[in-house]
Amino acid sequence: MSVTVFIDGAVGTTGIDIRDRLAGRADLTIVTLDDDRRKDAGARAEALNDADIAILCLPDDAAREAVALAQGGTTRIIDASSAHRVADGWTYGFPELAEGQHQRIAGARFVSNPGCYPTAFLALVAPLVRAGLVPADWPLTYNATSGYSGGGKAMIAEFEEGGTDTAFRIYGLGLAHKHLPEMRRHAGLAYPPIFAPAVARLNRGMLGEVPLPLRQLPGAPTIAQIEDRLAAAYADAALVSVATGDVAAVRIEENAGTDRMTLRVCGNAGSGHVRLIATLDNLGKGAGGAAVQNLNIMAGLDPLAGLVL
Ligand SMILES: NC(=O)C1=CN([C@@H]2O[C@H](COP(=O)(O)OP(=O)(O)OC[C@H]3O[C@@H](n4cnc5c(N)ncnc54)[C@H](OP(=O)(O)O)[C@@H]3O)[C@@H](O)[C@H]2O)C=CC1
Ligand SMILES: CC(=O)N[C@@H](CCC(=O)OP(=O)(O)O)C(=O)O
Repeated sequence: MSVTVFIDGAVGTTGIDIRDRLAGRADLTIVTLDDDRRKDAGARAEALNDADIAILCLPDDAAREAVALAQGGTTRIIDASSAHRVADGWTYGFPELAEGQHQRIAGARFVSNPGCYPTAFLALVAPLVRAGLVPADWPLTYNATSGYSGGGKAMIAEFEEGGTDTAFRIYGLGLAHKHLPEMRRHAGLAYPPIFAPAVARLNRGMLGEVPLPLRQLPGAPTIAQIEDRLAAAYADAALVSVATGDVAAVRIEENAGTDRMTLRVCGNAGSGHVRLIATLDNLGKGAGGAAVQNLNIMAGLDPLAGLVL
């Protein structure tokens, strides 16, 4: 039996990506609204409540509005926005993050898709905090660079239509980025990390890194212990892997155009300094790929259907 999926916000960056991914899937019936009705609350309420599963590809306020429109019904919702990532009653849509998370997503009505930056941070840090290798109150920093599609239609236009000629810029300089609560909560940290986001002149791709001074950590873990913990955490994950061996450089484009995320532990045994590094596509495992993975899991389908491995 076909599962009816309504994409709310189907002409935005994430919405177009998800619609393209789902086109041609025989196990799904995709519903979108025409341009003249896509912001009409009545038409959206009808489509939302008629669907088995709705995927919200909207700004936060419009996502909250969509949830209110569907509140009395039974439609299951995947929200790609940041509106519900630490909200009560919502399941965090990162199946590889912790044991049992896949099953929780499978049974949930409301699933919040992770942010692109938190996806990399949490993949690197959560298993280490859980294992006690990094204390929950450790003062972490997180440096990450995104492709400009991470800023949606407006930032794509800025970079592609001459609004900026920069190659690379840092931002979030008020140190209050909207992803901080999500990173703190789902990593099990007492405090959010110091987060240094940046955007570069490429459409899609993301590279995030967390530096760690191992000798100052309690128990002074070795590089191998950190790498082994991450490898064990993702041993059964098809989309998340730990690459081993020395590399001279890591490129932000490494996983662009795929739904994979690659983790690395690059370190110097002499100094005990390591850089935990993750690469992904901000629109892949960072958004649309994760949404399709959650949809597959919620609908009881092959979890990897339609994903780019
Ligand atoms: N881009 C990325 O890499 C990622 C994005 N996200 C999140 O996904 C969500 C969508 O982002 P993105 O696709 O980049 O943003 P875009 O700005 O590209 O698209 C948002 C879409 O929502 C539409 N919209 C706005 N208000 C309403 C409304 N009231 N009813 C119906 N449609 C509405 C917009 O319409 P209009 O076209 O008229 O402006 C637009 O088409 C955001 O919450 C974003 O933070 C999450 C992870 C990564
Ligand atoms: C480059 C850029 O601007 N990126 C966006 C985050 C993209 C993302 O993950 O958005 P959501 O949290 O809404 O899912 C930002 O920093 O706000």
